[in-house]
Amino acid sequence: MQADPLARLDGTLVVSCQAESGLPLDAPGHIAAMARSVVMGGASGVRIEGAANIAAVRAVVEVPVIGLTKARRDDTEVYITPTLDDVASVVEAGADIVAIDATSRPRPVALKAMFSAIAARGRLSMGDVATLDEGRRALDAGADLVSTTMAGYTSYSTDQRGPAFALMEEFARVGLPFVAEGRIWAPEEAARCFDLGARFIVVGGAITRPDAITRRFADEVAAWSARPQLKRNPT
Ligand SMILES: CC(=O)N[C@H](C=O)[C@@H](O)[C@H](O)[C@H](O)COP(=O)(O)O
Repeated sequence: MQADPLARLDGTLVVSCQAESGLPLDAPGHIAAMARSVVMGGASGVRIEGAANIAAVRAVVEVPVIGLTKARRDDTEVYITPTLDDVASVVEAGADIVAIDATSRPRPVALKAMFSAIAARGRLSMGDVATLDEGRRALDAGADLVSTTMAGYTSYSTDQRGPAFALMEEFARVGLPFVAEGRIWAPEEAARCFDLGARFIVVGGAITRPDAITRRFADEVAAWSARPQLKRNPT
């Protein structure tokens, strides 16, 4: 593991380089190329899903790697690094920090056991939460970091548009350190996360999902085209 990854990440930008299964960029070589590109652009760390991708990225960048697995299971809604085997695979692939779902939803392995296993392997842990209470619980259970990652992605935190500023304000009000992650799409939003006290920020889709980035433009173009008063070739 790298010397003190948190000291290298505080006050900086981490970029999540992920591609959903079936997308054209879903291959370790492509993810590694994205990771190299974002480091060239100024990312101080990367967040990577899946052992093969983590290993491929670890081989080509020297910045801290936050690793996770995404494993959908029938017995739980928890899908980010749900089990001890997932922790093992992320650590063995070379991650410096292991991110896990730390929501209060029913889970296959208790939070404390998950964070202890990560610490026993000499890695730092990041608990992805949706609420302040979950953040508190995660820190009590041994998380080194808590992140707003899951805000807007649980049944009790739906319909969030834009970054989870309300949750960040709650963390700030009680003085709990947090990582800002999820739906950060504009540099001004990044600045607001730091104003609210984020240790570091994690940006994903706005940088590394060309399909989603293109869709924003395409939707705007389609809306423009649909306006009857604006003709392309006025006569
Ligand atoms: C909820 C969930 O599963 N989040 C995942 C966590 O690793 C990723 O799909 C997100 O891309 C990541 O959190 C960064 O967020 P955004 O792409 O919105 O900047």
